[in-house]
This record gives sequence, C-alpha cells and structure tokens, in this order.
Amino acid sequence: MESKKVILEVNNLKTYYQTRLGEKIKAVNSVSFNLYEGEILGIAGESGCGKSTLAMSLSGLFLSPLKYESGSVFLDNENIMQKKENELRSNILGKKYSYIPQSAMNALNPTLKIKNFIIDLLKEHDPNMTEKEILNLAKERFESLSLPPRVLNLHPLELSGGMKQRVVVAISTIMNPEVVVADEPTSALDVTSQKIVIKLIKDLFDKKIVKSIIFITHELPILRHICDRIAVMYAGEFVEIGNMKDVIFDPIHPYSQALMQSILVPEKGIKGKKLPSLPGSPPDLRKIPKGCRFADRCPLVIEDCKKEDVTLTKLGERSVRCIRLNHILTQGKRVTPYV
Ligand SMILES: Nc1ncnc2c1ncn2[C@@H]1O[C@H](COP(=O)(O)OP(=O)(O)OP(=O)(O)O)[C@@H](O)[C@H]1O
Repeated sequence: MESKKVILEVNNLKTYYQTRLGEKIKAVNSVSFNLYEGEILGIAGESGCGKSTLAMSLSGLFLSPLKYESGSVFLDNENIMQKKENELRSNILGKKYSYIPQSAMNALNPTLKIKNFIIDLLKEHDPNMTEKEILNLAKERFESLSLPPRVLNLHPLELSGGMKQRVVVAISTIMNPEVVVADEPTSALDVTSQKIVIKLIKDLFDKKIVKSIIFITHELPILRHICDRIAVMYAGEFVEIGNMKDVIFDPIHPYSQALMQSILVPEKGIKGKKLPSLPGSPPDLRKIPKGCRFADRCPLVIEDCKKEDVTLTKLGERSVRCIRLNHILTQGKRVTPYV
C-alpha cells in the first residue's frame, strides 16, 4: 500500500460535540491515517466509539453541535478543514468527497421523483447543465451500475429498501467523487440486498467512478469481504490499523482481539459456542482518563498504561496503540478470553 498514491491524508484530527451544559464530548481524538487510491478502508468499533462523527468530520462541514478543534485533512493537496462552508459545498462535497450517512435512505424527499432529485442536485453544482444533459448522464450512470433507468421516474416510496440504498449510492457518486465515505450502508438491509449493494460499491471502482472508499460497519463479515485495510476505533481513537487479514485474523491490540472474538461469527465450529464478551464500558468521552483509554477493560493492563497518553506504534504495515506490544508479541498474542 505504501507505494500507492495517497488520496486523503488525515493528521491529528480532533472534533467534539458542544453540549448545552458547556461540556465537550470528545468524539474524535487525534485520528491520523492515509487513504490510498484504489482501496476500501473499513472502520470497525462498537457503538458510540466515534465512527459516524469521524465520517462527518472528514467532510469539513461542521453542523452544530459538532465542532472542529484541530488537525488537517488533505484531499488533493488542499486542507479541507480550512475551507469555508460555501467553498466546501460548491467545490468539494459531492464532487471530490461524498458522505453517505446512515439515514440517507430516508433522507430522499418522498414527494420528488428520483430524476428530479438528481436534476436539482446537479443544477446546484452546475447551473449551465440542461435537464436533458442531466437525464442522459443519470440514465447512463444507472445503466452502468445495473440499475434500471425506469427507477428515475419513480418516487422513493415506490422503491424497496435495497433499491433505495442502491439509488442513494448512485446519486451520491454521480459527480465521480474521489473519496466516498459510506456509513453503515448495508445495516438496514436483508442479506440479499446487502450483497447487491456491496457489488454496486465494488462496481464503483471497476468503472473508475470513485478512487477510494471508507466503509463503516458493525458487521465484520462484511468488512472481511470488501476491505483492503481495517481501522479499529475505540473511544475516539484508532487503536489498530492494518491489512484486513492481519487485523481480522491476527489482531494485536487487546481491544481489537476482543472485538474480533466477540463478533466474527457464526462460522463452522463456532456456531452454538458461548461467545466471549467484553466486560465494562468505554470511558465517558466528556472526561477521558489519562493514558490508554482501554486500560480499565484490558486484561493486560499495568500501572504504566494509565500514566501517559499512548501513541500508535508502527509494526510493518500496521500500527497499534499499546505500550504492551512487546509483551503481546513475545508472550503470544492471544489474551485471556473474555468469558
Ligand atoms: N449530536 C450529538 N450531540 C452530542 N453527542 C453526540 C451527538 N452525536 C453523537 N454524540 C456522541 O458522540 C460519540 C460518538 O458517536 P458516534 O455516533 O460518532 O459513534 P458511532 O461509533 O458512529 O456509533 P454507532 O455505530 O452507534 O453509529 C458518542 O458518545 C455519542 O453519544
């Protein structure tokens, strides 16, 4: 991956929610990573760890109560974090960076036919485009993604959940954005529709419509099928990032190990077995403790873990945020199962 072109470079990104009581919920903390051309990077982690907040923050558009604190996000050598809202809306969002939120399926205006939605969207970006040009483009794109063009004349309510989600993906990528961030795009779908949406996402690469994708999901089996690399997020930080096979089948960080042990089922031989569960809960993001954020739940914790904030250590092609790396690597990676 290292020799590939970097599409998105994220450095020490910190963002937070400002509550009405004046507290800061530090949902994204010092996140740094590169997204390479031609890759799908999966982001995994339990509910509330900051995956959606990171996805929203990467767009540079901060809608209250979400706020930017510090860090940079370079897309095409431009720091998106320094762009004004009107510049982001006219030059970046949809054109270079597209975010498909969890609720995108329901965000489609039920009174508008799909084609009118696309016409409005494209005219906003390029008022010189005629309706005919837009419709031709939409038809061509739908056909190339194996979506029947007749869907353009339907209202969102007339579409099944799977079809609606495919339409959302097609619309979100109609301006050929370089980076697409898909937040749980398959979570509300049945298994067959999930497969079709995943195939559609792969087609976006094959047809050279998008360059790179960040794919967020709770479902590790999906990450396993679609991603080149995986980042594991815990309490606003990446604790491990590396190649899909390494992170899923040979995780190093104690939290990654726990996550993989607890979710990667049901497979032959595992079905029916009691699954390990992780005791305790993540830290309160309003009062993050010093040192490793996973320390209170970690079976390998020692006093030093709580003394200083922990940085990512590079281990070949992956990076891991743990001061007990030597212990894990020399004494056998598997920690005591959480049963
Ligand atoms: N609008 C908001 N105002 C205040 N806090 C918020 C808001 N949205 C999210 N949070 C908090 O920010 C933290 C990160 O939430 P986020 O939704 O990014 O997590 P997530 O990993 O995407 O979870 P999920 O998988 O359930 O969507 C959580 O503590 C959450 O409670």
